[in-house]
Parts: sequence; structure tokens; C-alpha cells
Amino acid sequence: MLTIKKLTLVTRIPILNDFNYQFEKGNIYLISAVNGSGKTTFFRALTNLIRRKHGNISFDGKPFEKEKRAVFFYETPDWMDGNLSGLDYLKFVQKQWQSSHDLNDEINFWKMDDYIKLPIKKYSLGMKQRLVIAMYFCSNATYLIMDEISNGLDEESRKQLYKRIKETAVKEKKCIIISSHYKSDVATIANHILHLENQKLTEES
Ligand SMILES: Nc1ncnc2c1ncn2[C@@H]1O[C@H](COP(=O)(O)OP(=O)(O)OP(=O)(O)O)[C@@H](O)[C@H]1O
Repeated sequence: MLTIKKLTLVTRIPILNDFNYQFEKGNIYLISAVNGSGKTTFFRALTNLIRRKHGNISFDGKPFEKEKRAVFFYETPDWMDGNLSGLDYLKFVQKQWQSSHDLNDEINFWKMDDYIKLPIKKYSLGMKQRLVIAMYFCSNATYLIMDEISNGLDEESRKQLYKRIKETAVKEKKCIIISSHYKSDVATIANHILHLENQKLTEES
């Protein structure tokens, strides 16, 4: 369980004020909000990439620093080094997260076999995004925090992604938190929808 107590976040503007919530395994959570309201900031705070003004965050009772392998967050393909290949990244994730996930299965699933050994600077936007998605599944982490994960994907790939997310959450008891501009798509698979507005993250009934 990801437990958040009294979380307050501020960037150049106030983002969140005194937020309390529990994210449970086996569930999919959609975070919706208009551009610039703080979805990415919230995800960065969960993974200690930015400081929080106030509050406590724990994964299965432990702080993120002690439970890093249980969590996977890769904000954007912009973080990638274009001189490395997709396979370099998948191998890195498998090693760092001590995962036994089969890389070839994942490469085949996302139809990446013809380019996975090429340097990432030769990838299209959708190819990079599929690599990021494959990294999530290769990590085999329990808490998958996905920021606009379907960006740049064609319609068929988006459907495939949502189906896979649903199956993974249920069968493997993952806790999956997704922000998406395609709210109507993700809403069909989400168990909980939270809306961020006016520094409040509120669950829609
Ligand atoms: N490093 C930073 N320094 C100062 N302000 C920041 C920083 N990063 C983000 N902000 C501000 O925090 C607010 C929330 O940004 P954030 O990227 O979290 O929004 P978002 O909801 O993810 O947006 P989008 O839907 O456009 O991706 C914005 O007003 C932004 O300008």
C-alpha cells in the first residue's frame, strides 16, 4: 500500500495542500487535471525527485529510499541518452530492479525487435514511448507510476497498453497510477479516478 499523509507541495505555485490517501495494490488509479496543475510534480514527489513542503509518503510502511525496487517511474523519454540502445535500457532496468522478467518476450510484445539494438537517437516518438512502456513491465516493480504513458502511441498500441495494464494490475497485484490526457480511455480501466484542482486531489464517485 502507498500511504500519503498530509502532503503539501509547492513549485512556483501551490500544487497540493494537506493530501491524505491510500493507493492499494491490484488497483488502477487515474489522475486527471488540466495542463500545468501538478500531475508530474505529484509523481516526482512520490519518488523523491523533488522536495515536499510537508507530509509523509510510504510504500508498504517504508520510505521510498528503502523501497526503491518496488517502484518504477520514468517520467519521459527525454531522460534517455540517444547514444544508448533500447536494449541497453531494458538490460539496465532488469539488473537494477533485480527482475527475472523475460526481455525478449517484452520486446516481441511491443514489436520492437527490428530496432531495439539501434541507438535511441534513431527512434521515432512512438518507438521511444514503447521502450519506456517496456521498461515498466521489465522492472516488474509493484508500484508503476505512469506519467502520460500513452503519449505518441497510435490507437492500436494504446488499446494494447490499456489491456496489458488492466491484466497486470489484477493478475500481478500491481498498484498502477496513471496520469493521462486521454481521460475517457483510461477511465474504462481505472478503479479510481482522482481529480487535481485548486490544490486538492479528490476522488470522483
Ligand atoms: N522545476 C520547477 N520550478 C518551478 N515551477 C515548476 C517546476 N516544475 C513545474 N513547475 C510548475 O508547477 C506547475 C505544475 O507543473 P506540472 O508539470 O506538475 O503539471 P502537469 O499537471 O503535469 O502538466 P501537464 O498536464 O501540462 O503535463 C506548473 O505551473 C509549472 O510551471
